[in-house]
Amino acid sequence: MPATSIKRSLGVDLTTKIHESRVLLVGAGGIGCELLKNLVLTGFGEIHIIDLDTIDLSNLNRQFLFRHEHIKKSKALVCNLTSLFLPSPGTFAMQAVAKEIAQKFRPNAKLEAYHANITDSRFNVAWFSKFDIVFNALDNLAARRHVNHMCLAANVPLIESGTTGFNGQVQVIEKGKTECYDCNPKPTVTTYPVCTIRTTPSQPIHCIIWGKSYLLPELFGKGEDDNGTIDTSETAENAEEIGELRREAKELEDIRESMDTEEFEGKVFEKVFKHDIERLRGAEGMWEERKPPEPLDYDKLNEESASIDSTISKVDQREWTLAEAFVVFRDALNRLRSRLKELKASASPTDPTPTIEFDKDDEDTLDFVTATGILRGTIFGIDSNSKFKTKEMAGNIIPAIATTNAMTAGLCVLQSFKVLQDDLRNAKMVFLERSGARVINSDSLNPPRPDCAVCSVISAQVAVDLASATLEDIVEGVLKLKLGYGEEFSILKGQGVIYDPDLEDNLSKKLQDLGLGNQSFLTVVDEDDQDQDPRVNLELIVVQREETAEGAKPAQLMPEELEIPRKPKHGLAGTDETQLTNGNVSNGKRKRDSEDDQLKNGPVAKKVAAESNGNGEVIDLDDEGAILIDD
Ligand SMILES: Nc1ncnc2c1ncn2[C@@H]1O[C@H](COP(=O)(O)OP(=O)(O)OP(=O)(O)O)[C@@H](O)[C@H]1O
Ligand SMILES: [Zn+2]
Repeated sequence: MPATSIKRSLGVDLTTKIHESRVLLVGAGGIGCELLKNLVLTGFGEIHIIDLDTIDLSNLNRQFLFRHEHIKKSKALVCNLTSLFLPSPGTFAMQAVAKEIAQKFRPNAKLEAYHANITDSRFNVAWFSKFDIVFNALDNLAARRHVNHMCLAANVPLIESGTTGFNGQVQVIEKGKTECYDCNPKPTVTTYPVCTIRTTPSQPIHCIIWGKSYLLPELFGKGEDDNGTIDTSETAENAEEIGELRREAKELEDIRESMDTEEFEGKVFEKVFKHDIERLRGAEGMWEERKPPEPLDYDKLNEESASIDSTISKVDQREWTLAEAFVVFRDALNRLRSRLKELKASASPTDPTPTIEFDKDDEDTLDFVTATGILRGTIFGIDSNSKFKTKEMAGNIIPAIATTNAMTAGLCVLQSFKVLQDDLRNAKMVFLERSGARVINSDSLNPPRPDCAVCSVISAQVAVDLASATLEDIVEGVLKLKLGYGEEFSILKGQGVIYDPDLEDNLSKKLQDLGLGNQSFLTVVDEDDQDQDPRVNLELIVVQREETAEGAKPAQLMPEELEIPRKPKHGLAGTDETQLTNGNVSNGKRKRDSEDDQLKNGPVAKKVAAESNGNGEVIDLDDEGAILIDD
């Protein structure tokens, strides 16, 4: 839309605010590319974009700012203006867009790109507070949580978004005014009982998980199940079997020691596809109702596969034969072995031991998992899958839909208008779905949950010299003396406890030696409920203090006077429900089941189903108009 049309649609005030605002876009993937285009086209003055990843072939179908020649280049850096304004010849639509952007907006748009992880300590609270709005276009919980936390600490509005297939969601988050990302619990990942994966698989996914979460980490990672997919909790029934499995894993550890020898590959094969299977086959009472597993024969397969070339691994649409899988297994094992050797050779002694983890876009690990899936499937008489299908299953891939991303990105920008106008009463939680009567549905924003451990906290800063101040200076000088804490409280750094009444070892340690840097967070959890309710959590941001000629000064609290409220006894009591709602909060709309709520790009807190709401709300474009998109 030309700049004049935007001004006419949005009004001079909002257009000016947009031009003057500085925004941060976290993630330059499916939603991120769309969002960047929207932000530039809408005329946002300064856009910072960050992404840790490089471009993969599989990104090109929807991440339209990237071309084939960009593969392996930084997403964030390719997202700079050059790629926006110089589309490859022949792509008419892109040329039109680029020309439009170049002519109308380029003089005003300032873009800054970072090829980095948003959790990096240099992106601290002070850095976040430079932005007027942060947009999340991420694909994982940890990064989302981190940005949520930083935006709350820096008091910067966050527009959180995510998609899974045809479903999408946009959530506006403002400290103290709306629910934060963590106000609602997030669904956990699917886990499989260890015995199903290791002993009695019955479905193709069990064989894939075995390769991905057991064998690969045992050989090249940090040990069994780096990612917590296999539930190894011990019960009376499985105790004996778990003991046996531990012994088997230990044997594998010994074989791992011989990784640099020629025998490695044969030893691994014989152990996991023959000896372990023979042991299992001999287990009493196990195979009365099931077909017993059939061990594989290395020499026989070696003979049968003599004429097969390892390039068979490139065939990804059909399932490999057993002999083909055997060839790919050996080849992938050797590729991974050489890679790990190189990683180890180039690592410095202080680096953590190098490992290789499964990544659906990493051919070596994908080949390994596909081949092991077929070998193990054959042993247990379970159907196997092509490499393409294995990638989908092992990578938990729900196909990304470009139009869902595009619509979600558009909705993010519409919500940002409400934020810029300070009009949270009309901002919405927005949902995209295909199954209901309407594609787009919305819900009013809720106030923060008073019991949320992330946003219902009180924040303060403490200025200290990190090199000389100790934890005791904070505990005694600040928390007990200044803030009146009793004996019963603990201090957390991230998820780890560094102080509680029974953990006093750290008191004499310098803050710096406890891993605290400028702008690190500490959370103080009051556990003293003797006389009255405990205080809400206190989030202390530790700030490096400039030293004066007189030397080290005591820790200084900012603000100096701080009243820490008590935790509310009952759920929502005491919240100002009218703060955000437009009188329409509980109009009988059905909330979505939590299992439906897990979007790949962001678990959903709740969702309104349009069919239950005949006069259902639609997305407000402005105070007068509305759009309604029928399925
Ligand atoms: N901690 C982080 N810091 C910076 N960028 C991140 C971080 N975590 C994830 N990202 C980026 O967020 C983007 C999310 O985009 P998207 O969901 O489309 O994933 P993708 O990896 O591009 O695609 P797919 O997973 O479907 O192959 C990715 O480009 C990813 O690199
Ligand atoms: Zn919260």
